[in-house]
Amino acid sequence: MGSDVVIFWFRSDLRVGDNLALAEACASAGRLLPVYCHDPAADAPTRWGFARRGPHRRAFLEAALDDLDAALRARGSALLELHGAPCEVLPALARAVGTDVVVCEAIAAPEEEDELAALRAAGLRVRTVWQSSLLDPAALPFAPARLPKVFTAFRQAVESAGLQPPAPLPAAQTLPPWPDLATGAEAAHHLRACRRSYKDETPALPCRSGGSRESGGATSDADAEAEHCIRACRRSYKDETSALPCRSGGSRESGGATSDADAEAERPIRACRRSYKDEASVLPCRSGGSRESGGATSDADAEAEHHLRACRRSCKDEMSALPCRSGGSRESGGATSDADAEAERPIRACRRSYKDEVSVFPYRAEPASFPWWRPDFAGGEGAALAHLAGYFAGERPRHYKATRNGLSGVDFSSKFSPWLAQGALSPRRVFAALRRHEAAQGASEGSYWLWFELLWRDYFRFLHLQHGRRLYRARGLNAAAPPPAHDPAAFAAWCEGRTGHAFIDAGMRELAATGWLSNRMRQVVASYLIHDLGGDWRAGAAWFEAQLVDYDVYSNQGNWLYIAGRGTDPRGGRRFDPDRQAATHDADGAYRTRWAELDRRGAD
Ligand SMILES: Cc1cc2nc3c(=O)[nH]c(=O)nc-3n(C[C@H](O)[C@H](O)[C@H](O)COP(=O)(O)OP(=O)(O)OC[C@H]3O[C@@H](n4cnc5c(N)ncnc54)[C@H](O)[C@@H]3O)c2cc1C
Repeated sequence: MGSDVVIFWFRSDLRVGDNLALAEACASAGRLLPVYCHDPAADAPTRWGFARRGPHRRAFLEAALDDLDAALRARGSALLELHGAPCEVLPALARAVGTDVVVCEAIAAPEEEDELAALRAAGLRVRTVWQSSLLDPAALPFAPARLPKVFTAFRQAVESAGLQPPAPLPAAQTLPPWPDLATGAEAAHHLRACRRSYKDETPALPCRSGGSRESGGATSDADAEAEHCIRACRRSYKDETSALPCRSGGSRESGGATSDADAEAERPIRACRRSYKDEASVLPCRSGGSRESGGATSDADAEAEHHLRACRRSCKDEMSALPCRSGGSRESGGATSDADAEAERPIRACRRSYKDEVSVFPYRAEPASFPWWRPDFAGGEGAALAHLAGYFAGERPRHYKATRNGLSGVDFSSKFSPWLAQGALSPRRVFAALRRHEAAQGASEGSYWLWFELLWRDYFRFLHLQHGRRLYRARGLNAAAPPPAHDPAAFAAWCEGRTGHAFIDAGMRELAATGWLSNRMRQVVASYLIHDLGGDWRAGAAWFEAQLVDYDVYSNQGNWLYIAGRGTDPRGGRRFDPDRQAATHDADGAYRTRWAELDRRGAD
């Protein structure tokens, strides 16, 4: 196409530092347009009867996008947030800015690869850069196709080869400017296409009055209304300037509202902002103080009550928007009619879970292991780097191996995973900080074990390079395994934390309430679903995907397969005896008591 414009598509790499893909995009771009796509599929219902992404991760993501936008602005750029499937909005945007080049990070999971295939089929030249692992796959002492079946063999091969990760890249001081926005008939045509993509998203957004997917071609009235909503909804995602390429050919320098229409648009904008804020206030601790603040004052109580009402509304709206029947999910295959018939039960369970989440609100003084509603645990590179520095400045790494199996608290493990999962933090930055810590304070068993765990993370990534889609089959890699069974009632009880086993129920309630679960509890509850309840590991993986603030496609799939005995490990599945686990890791019952209390209060 001969243009020097490059679209940089942020995926799970929401950072400016150590972002190899971004650096490569900048190297070839005269003008760079950084974008993020809010794909409605991310919030679509799964075949298991609940929305694919819950409010924890959504709010954590919003914080990361704000942070990323600020970091880009500090470098002379900004983030454009698009609403729609990437295969729809990116081609429309590319036409609007006169390019066909998109650069992004590579993600070796089936849906993410399908996204790229769809973009290429739409005529875009998509360049991908692999960057999410600590180790460079090309530097491994074996081809990815010959990845050892067992983690220990992988680790030993890496260690005996003396393999070290590359040093992290510093963040660029400046970024190429945004492209000029084309005007004229041709551009107007593309801009409309881009707007339509926004409009399609509108029904899922708080200002619902725009068109709907079903409504077909837009009339001019509908277009006008859509435009109204589009502006509002774009801005509700923080900042009107971020949507500018789709704005009548204006430039992002052109500032705020200038016309009557713009002034009129302010009203729904404010409404939308409120809706999103309210949704964010699902969070137990957003407003009424933090767990350090102790008992709420009466002012805080009043504010809390306000937020609680708002958050109930949001949850209700959210649930009422869920068809909960047929949408996509990570694994292949749609719901059977039996599953459809049974769907109501998990839906009810899911609703209750959302209600429980709301009911967490009065528990804001309770400790949470990853209180992502606090500024120091917020999504984004800023909080991630501050956390990284704080973690390695103290004694925690030294004690990591001894404490990592803890169940509650912010300190028992590193808590890097949510930032790693959204890409606000790169594993190479973690590793560099680890080495600096060892240089300053000496290596320890704890510091070694952090490297060990980061290798687990890499292992599941390389497993995807090796096996790809086969990891998503019901039998996984184990052709001899029986097909998994699914009992919707038992599954719903597991999701809700009502299995009757106090330790399991405590874990499941913590997960739904906070979006976090320790590694130990993840293992125990996953094992319980698979080996004690005889449930379908894919349903469990989907529930974790919905709930976990640190959901990561590779680590989630890999760990579930491992526990189910459907991965590469020839030793078969892993059953964790829940009684023994409770006796070992919750000997005084404090963990069970805490979450049982939530259960009692939630039932009131
Ligand atoms: C069923 C199940 C599902 C899981 N789903 C996810 C997921 O969606 N996202 C996710 O990041 N982790 C997942 N894990 C792995 C692990 O539980 C979390 O990475 C860990 O609890 C995060 O806490 P932390 O950052 O404090 O970890 P730490 O114990 O401090 O470990 C440091 C880092 O090492 C990596 N790591 C540690 N344990 C594992 C592991 N078992 N597998 C892969 N990487 C690991 C993580 O990146 C982690 O941040 C899952 C584990 C199980 C058993």
